[in-house]
Amino acid sequence: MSSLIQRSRPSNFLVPQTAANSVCISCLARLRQQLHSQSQLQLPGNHATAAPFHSSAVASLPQGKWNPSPSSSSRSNSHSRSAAGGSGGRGGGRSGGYGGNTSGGRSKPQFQGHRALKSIVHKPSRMTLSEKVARTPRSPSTFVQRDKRSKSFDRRQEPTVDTGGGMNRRNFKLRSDDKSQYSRETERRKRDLREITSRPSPSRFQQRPALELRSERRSSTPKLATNDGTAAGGEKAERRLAAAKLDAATAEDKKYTRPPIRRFGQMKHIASLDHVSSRTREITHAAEEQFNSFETFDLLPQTVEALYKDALDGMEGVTPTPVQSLVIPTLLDKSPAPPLKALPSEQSRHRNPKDPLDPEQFYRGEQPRKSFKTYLIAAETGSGKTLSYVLPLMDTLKRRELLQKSVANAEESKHSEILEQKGRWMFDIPAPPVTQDTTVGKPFAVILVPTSELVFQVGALLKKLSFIIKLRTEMISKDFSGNVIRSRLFKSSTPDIIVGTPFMIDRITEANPSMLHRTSHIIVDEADSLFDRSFSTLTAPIISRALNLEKLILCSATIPKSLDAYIAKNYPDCKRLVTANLHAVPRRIQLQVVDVMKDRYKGNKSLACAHLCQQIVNDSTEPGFAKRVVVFVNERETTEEVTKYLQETGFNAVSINRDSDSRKILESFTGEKEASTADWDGIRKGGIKILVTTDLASRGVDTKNVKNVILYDVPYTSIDFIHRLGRTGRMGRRGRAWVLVDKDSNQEYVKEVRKTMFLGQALI
Ligand SMILES: Nc1ncnc2c1ncn2[C@@H]1O[C@H](COP(=O)(O)OP(=O)(O)OP(=O)(O)O)[C@@H](O)[C@H]1O
Repeated sequence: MSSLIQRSRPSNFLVPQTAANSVCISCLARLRQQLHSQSQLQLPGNHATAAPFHSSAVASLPQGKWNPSPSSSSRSNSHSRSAAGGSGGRGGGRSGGYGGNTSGGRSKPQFQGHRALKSIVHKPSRMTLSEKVARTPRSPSTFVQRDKRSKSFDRRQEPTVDTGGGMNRRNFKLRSDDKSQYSRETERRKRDLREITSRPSPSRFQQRPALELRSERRSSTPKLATNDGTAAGGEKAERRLAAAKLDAATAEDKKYTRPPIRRFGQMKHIASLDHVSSRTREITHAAEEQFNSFETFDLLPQTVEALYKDALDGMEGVTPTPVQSLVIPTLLDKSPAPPLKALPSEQSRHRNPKDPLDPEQFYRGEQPRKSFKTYLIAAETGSGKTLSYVLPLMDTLKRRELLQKSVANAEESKHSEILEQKGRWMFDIPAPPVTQDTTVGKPFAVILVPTSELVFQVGALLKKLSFIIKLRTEMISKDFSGNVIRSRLFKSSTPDIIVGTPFMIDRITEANPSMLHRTSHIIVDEADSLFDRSFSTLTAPIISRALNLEKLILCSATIPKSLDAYIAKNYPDCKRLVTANLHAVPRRIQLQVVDVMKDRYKGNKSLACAHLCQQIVNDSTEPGFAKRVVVFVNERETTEEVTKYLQETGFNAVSINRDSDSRKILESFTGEKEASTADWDGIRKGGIKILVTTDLASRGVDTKNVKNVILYDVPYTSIDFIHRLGRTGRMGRRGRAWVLVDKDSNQEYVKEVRKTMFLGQALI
């Protein structure tokens, strides 16, 4: 019952438990009174679960209709049947939960308070048949287009409607599997879409009559009242008196009620982003002015060459982005310490338990941990954060390698000098002890990213740069077999940098904790994800195993308050490198709101989505190229439904799921633009490519040539809004986005987001 009450309110509206209880106790008392008066039912003394219920519902208790017998409580409406625990069907199944055998036989009268209350809420529908048919969803996909929360909400609000042929929600879905029904359905969808596409959109002029009508109606009401003579005059006076009373009461109330909701009330409620100070903004602007080209950073010549030739694909006239101006000089280490020498072998460490790098001692707290610096890089989506940490990292490692080489060369020349001076044989010089090479499988830097798609993206950038910089980089992901991973890590030449998911790196380093003993840099990309509840149990142990860590770099496009608190607690000295536009969706992205409850869509989100795709195909943007659209949904199940709908309507749509090759699919959205192959017959297929996905593809994926994003569901938080919209309008390009809203969407929130975007302010 308490869940019933929660479902009956918007999810963000919390009822204080005590208040709910107090109301419900009174309701229960009234209910008890009414039921006792009918002498039909014995209520147990303390039925706490029946407590949260609205008193108005009890007041509307049908007098003299209560009958505890399940057979007599069955009604024509299936909903009330199930609520009252009627025999057979769904009702019978549900009532089983109360422990009574109600499968057709007579059952002893027992307390059915829950069901009694439910049956009050779900009164039998009094709709006419035509109303019922009009309210019936237009296609099977409308059943699954809402997220899980709203699904349960809907089920309560919209009683199952008998469409005349006994086609309720359940068997309607079953019928959709029928082939003929299926093809009819597909035909109808195409027809709907054709109809909508051919219809002109309502212009301001078309809306005018409606407005005029409304204003006419408003102005005509008082006229009628005054023409009614004395009786009407008396009524008018009464009404005036009542209005005056109401005004007085409202004025009195105002003293005690809450202040009105502020402009960003909804957004504040939903979002949880940290605030960016004005001081931070000043620092970014200063850095931007100082470092206006990559040459000003004092990077190694091979790093700059690799950047221009390989990383930026030969783009001309590139300059550092604000985040790069801020981060590269801070992270760049122009005179790094030489790398750690080869560590003693495992056997020798066992022989000498006081070895300074014994992890066992460290974990027992006998050895203090080496201190390291922590940095937080935070900048808007598509601003080049990856290069901002990759460039100084590779440059530092290269400098260190060069330093090590020069030290080794100096030692070698010194030895040969000694040899020449003494004129001895080389075998006279004491040979170094022959030990196992313990540097194998011990990288200098580890980059952690949340998904294997990002492993490939960041890994590909590292490989491109390594070609000229000459460092060894490897990718570790679940897409590779154990043998491949083993050979990549433990080959004779150790990788300098590995990039992987926390899941893989944690498993490998848990088995070989010494693997991270030489690691001086750990980068946690998408840090807000990797320090949330699902990932932090993997990420934190990896960091703790790197005993010689020098720099921990956290990187994200959003700083939720939870991440901020985590950093303040665990890394109080963390240096924040935050850009001025953090949490602001660039103004070059246009967001439009599509109300699917309007006549042309009748609440069918899939139809609205298909219509938008058709409009995108038809518009004059990206001439000659196949247009790319990313459709974001909240739940994984919706992905399949929307993709199927779009495919059946003739679009080239794909989705990422467990079985699909997500890397290959994403490649076709992250790569360069492709020429359109559309002809008059296959205009949809060749002219557009649609990716339907959840947040899996919303973080970090560099969809730089995607111009259009459709938010099929309203994102739950501002964080999701920022990341999803961030798949378009990257690196100074223009982008368009549409958000579909229906009756279950928080439209106020969407409006606030849109307004904030328009003002160029940060979402909160
Ligand atoms: N200085 C630059 N000039 C031009 N293009 C750049 C520059 N730096 C990076 N890029 C390009 O910008 C694109 C986006 O970069 P990147 O993926 O690093 O963004 P991001 O900030 O990490 O985005 P997100 O927050 O979505 O992960 C990449 O294609 C990259 O090659």
